[in-house]
Amino acid sequence: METDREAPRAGGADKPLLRALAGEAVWPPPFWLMRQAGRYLPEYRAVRAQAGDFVALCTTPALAAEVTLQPVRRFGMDAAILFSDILILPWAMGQPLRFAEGEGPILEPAVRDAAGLAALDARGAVARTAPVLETVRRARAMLAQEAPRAALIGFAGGPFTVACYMVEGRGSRDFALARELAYRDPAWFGRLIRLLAEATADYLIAQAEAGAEALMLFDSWAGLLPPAQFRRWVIEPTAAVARAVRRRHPEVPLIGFPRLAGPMLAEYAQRVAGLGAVGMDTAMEPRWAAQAVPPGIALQGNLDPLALVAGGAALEVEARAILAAMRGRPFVFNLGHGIVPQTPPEHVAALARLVRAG
Ligand SMILES: Cc1c2[nH]c(c1CCC(=O)O)Cc1[nH]c(c(CCC(=O)O)c1C)Cc1[nH]c(c(CCC(=O)O)c1C)Cc1[nH]c(c(C)c1CCC(=O)O)C2
Repeated sequence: METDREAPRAGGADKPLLRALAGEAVWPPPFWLMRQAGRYLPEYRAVRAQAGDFVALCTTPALAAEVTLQPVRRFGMDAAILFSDILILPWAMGQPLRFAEGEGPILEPAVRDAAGLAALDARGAVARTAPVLETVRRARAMLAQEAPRAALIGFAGGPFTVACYMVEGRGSRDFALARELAYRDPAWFGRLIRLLAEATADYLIAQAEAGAEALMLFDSWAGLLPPAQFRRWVIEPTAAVARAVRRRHPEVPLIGFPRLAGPMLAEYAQRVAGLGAVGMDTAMEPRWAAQAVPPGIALQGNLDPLALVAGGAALEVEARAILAAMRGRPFVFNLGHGIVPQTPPEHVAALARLVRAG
């Protein structure tokens, strides 16, 4: 049954995003956009220039909280997502991180052997994320003042995706080195994944305690794996993270996003106990997901970021098809992957109006 998004509730229970993540078919659906803070916004570029480099922006709470709020102020999303990066966790474990202009992230030295694992400080990692946790506190306080119906989402990378970057040392089309190592030395790869799963759970728990109201796991490269590897390196560690977070904070819903999982999305949604939502990537058929994922778990997604760049009739047709497929079930409108820098901000405003109209 559909429920009206403006229905008044007590306390924080009236936030449309949290109602959808609790299994309610709120309509019109809550919406936010992956990478909603970023280079397509002039006000982001101004703060970014002030910070100097990207890691400095992520670890300066006043600036990171400011850019967290920017898209919500401009477009009225139902959620703000903490401004940080999934690679802040390996950085906090002691692997040096930089973002080279035009090259993307570089984690050097790469972690590929027993000595590389021994050099990581997983226990001290959460303490080193203190500036990010301070960003969570500030962003939550700013939302209470400026956008009281918007919820704050904290996040981390999925252990597999973060391991891919740590092993490869940089971005890659296929993360061949990491995937080969997972076959060649599964005991070693398993140790890295376990270390990450534990640190990720601690980090998400710390974000919940700092004020995050929902938590998302971005497993961007999950879809590179064949089914048995997907079970071992995506579903099992994600289920372990979810168990640990739920044990401490059962009130904070978790959104899982195993990108390009295809039909494995159904098994992921069933076996990662307690998920509030699963993310659909751009390639996912929403009508398939609606019958494959249990009806109490919200779906989130999945407009093509390039339809948002194109705008106009193409954007309308694509967005309306998703809305039609999701009507009557718990749903959070989003993109199928992050906003790209060439997105015209007016197109985001047009999308916001369209989703709000249901
Ligand atoms: C794989 C991954 C990363 N980071 C992230 C993922 C998972 C989602 C996905 O698949 O896109 C997740 C992420 N990255 C960022 C956020 C912040 C919150 C938000 O969604 O608005 C989130 C949730 C900011 C960012 N992370 C990054 C930027 C751009 C940095 C800049 O300002 O120059 C932003 C806004 C940099 C980044 N960070 C990463 C890469 C590969 C890059 C370079 C590519 C790029 O520039 O788009 C790693």
